[in-house]
Amino acid sequence: ASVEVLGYPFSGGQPRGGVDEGPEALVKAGLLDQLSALGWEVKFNSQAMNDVRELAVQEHDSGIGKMHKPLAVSAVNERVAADVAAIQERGALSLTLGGDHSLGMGTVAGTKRRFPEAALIWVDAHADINTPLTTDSGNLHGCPVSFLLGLEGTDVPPFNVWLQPCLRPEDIVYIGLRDIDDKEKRILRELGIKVFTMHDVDAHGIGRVMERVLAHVGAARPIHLSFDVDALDPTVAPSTGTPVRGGLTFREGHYIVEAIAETGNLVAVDIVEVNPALEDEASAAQTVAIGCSLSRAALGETLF
Ligand SMILES: CN[C@](CCCC[B-](O)(O)O)(CCN1CCCCC1)C(=O)O
Ligand SMILES: [Mn+2]
Ligand SMILES: [Mn+2]
Ligand SMILES: [Mn+2]
Repeated sequence: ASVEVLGYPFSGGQPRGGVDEGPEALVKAGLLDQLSALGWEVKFNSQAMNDVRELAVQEHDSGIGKMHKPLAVSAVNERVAADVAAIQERGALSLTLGGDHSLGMGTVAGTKRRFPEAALIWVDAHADINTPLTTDSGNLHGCPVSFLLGLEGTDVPPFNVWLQPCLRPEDIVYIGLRDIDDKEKRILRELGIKVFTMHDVDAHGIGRVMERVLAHVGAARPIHLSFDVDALDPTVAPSTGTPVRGGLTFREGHYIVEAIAETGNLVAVDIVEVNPALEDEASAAQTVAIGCSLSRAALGETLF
């Protein structure tokens, strides 16, 4: 079985430098060899990595409402969607290394082109479902899900040139939420989106939560997993742009991925928001190592 790895050095969805160094740090930590050691045929698309560095630089990139760097986010994600869809057309699993979570706009759009019935499991401290009208920050890493759903205010150029709404509210399940803006809460409730917050993890335990997640998803659907490392507790994954206390333990995070891998239905994985430049060396290395271990777990590495 083959996995094609995309590394996107992109930080345009949020203001903090360093998250663009995530892909290189993960590769330098030996991720590709680690995946080969699991028996996967591994391809790394270095051309895409270099192309995105250029796509990330757009002239006069401001001033569409409150959105920051809309042209860069759109241009990069248009390319991401094409790359991911092409990988899945080839029958390979796509592993996307970020880079910030605005990349989810492109990865999920790409998966949906090949698997329209795919389910999306979004592991994150945040819902990332702000629209251009509801966002306070203007940071588009807080908005990818609203664009995928086609919510009010997302049908704007240049996004609507390449992105059509492709996600239904019942397609997505969240795990790990603990920092949701009020307007996002309203959207989640109005759309009846399935949410497992940290409160639910505490109440039921991760095993039961995953039973419910996978029951909601159903046993026969392709699964796209989008994992924001800030879903983990900041003591576990410290080097990330928007840390929120009270997150998933190391094992809870890995159990989520292991349970999804066990279904055999995984078609795409995003590992995003690793920012090696934010903390001291040891914390950065720890966060990168967790990005690698989550990736291995997604590709079937088991404890026994
Ligand atoms: C919760 N929404 C935030 C964070 C988005 C995080 C994106 B992710 O990819 O890391 O998950 C935060 C907005 N708050 C910032 C602080 C003041 C209150 C609003 C936003 O900027 O939209
Ligand atoms: Mn996120
Ligand atoms: Mn987050
Ligand atoms: Mn972030």
